[in-house]
Amino acid sequence: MSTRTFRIAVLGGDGIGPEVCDQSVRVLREIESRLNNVTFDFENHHVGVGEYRVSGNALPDTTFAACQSSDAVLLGAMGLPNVRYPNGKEIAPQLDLRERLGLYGGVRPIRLFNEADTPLKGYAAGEIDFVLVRESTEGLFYGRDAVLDPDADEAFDTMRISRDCTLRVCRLAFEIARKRGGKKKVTLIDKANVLSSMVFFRKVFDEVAAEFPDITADHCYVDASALFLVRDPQRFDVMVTENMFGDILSDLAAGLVGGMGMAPSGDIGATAAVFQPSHGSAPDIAGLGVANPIAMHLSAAMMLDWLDHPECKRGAKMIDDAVAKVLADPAKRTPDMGGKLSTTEITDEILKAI
Ligand SMILES: NC(=O)C1=CN([C@@H]2O[C@H](COP(=O)(O)OP(=O)(O)OC[C@H]3O[C@@H](n4cnc5c(N)ncnc54)[C@H](O)[C@@H]3O)[C@@H](O)[C@H]2O)C=CC1
Ligand SMILES: CC(C)CC(=O)C(=O)O
Ligand SMILES: [Mg+2]
Repeated sequence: MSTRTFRIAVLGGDGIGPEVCDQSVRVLREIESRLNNVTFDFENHHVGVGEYRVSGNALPDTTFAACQSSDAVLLGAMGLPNVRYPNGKEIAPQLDLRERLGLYGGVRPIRLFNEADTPLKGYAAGEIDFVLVRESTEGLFYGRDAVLDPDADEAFDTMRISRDCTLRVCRLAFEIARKRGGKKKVTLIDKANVLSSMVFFRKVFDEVAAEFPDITADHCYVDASALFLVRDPQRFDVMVTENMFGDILSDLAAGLVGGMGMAPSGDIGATAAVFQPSHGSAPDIAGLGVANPIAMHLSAAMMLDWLDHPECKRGAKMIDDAVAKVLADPAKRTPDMGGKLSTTEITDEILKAI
């Protein structure tokens, strides 16, 4: 059998991004050594604030071209709160990547590995387990390029909900629910009691729901969803929502299972995908060697699963199982989860578990 080589573009980015990304490359190298007839070709590329400071371009053409031509992209985090474009906005090339590569589906799984890691009472490992799917190319982020008139007395942002983007993100959510085989339920998170854009989102969602008669579909307002996530997370199986609601709720959801260091993500498009933790560059802990790399490792596992090769899928499961094995011991934690292990030390534990 011939060997299949997967080209992975590695974009460490800013703050803790490169720290966690480097550790995931270690994990993927270990996985590679255990797979049959599969190799990974990692290529590092410059991106983010660091690159902006050097070249004036946070997403150079060479980096973008590499993302387009690679089999998948592994990304750490980008942006720093105090480094801004002259228009006052932060440097956020991950949003350009999502829009330019058409990565419409921000898939953010939330899973409790150990009951010790949730602030909620009475949930054992595996009993908090749902996926939030966030539309990632429009919604309330659509107006992000608007120029603010410095003399204006008002400012506006535009929420764009298009039929095409809504159809594809809703279909993705239903397909995920079918594949998970859990409660087989998709909940639309909207604000259709107030916003016409959300009435439209709901109309398109209901059309898609009719295509999936084996999956239960329901709706929940975004404010009530925030309550139910904290009071009764088992109400949810797959949630689908617009960009900003998903951005906010995915951080809240991460808090249910140990924090940002436990929240992986995959930005999925028709022909490309970027895998990165849901967290940002965490400048408050950058350079200290204490960032929790597990969200990054679980994102790397999502990448292997998405590559859709039986050996890569086996590798994805090996990472998930190793993380579960390490987290079964409450002593094995980074400081954000009350432990003492460094970024490298917890990865060493995961490598041993593999
Ligand atoms: N996808 C991306 O690249 C994202 C980039 N950002 C950018 O990152 C910068 C910082 O944003 P923040 O609002 O502070 O969000 P953040 O997610 O970077 O940090 C929020 C809190 O979570 C902690 N945290 C995050 N990841 C962690 C990890 N792996 N291990 C341990 N603790 C972790 C941080 O220390 C901080 O206390 C900003 O410039 C923001 O725009 C924010 C979110 C996503
Ligand atoms: C630049 C941010 C909007 C990114 C973010 O918060 C996210 O991807 O969750
Ligand atoms: Mg976010």
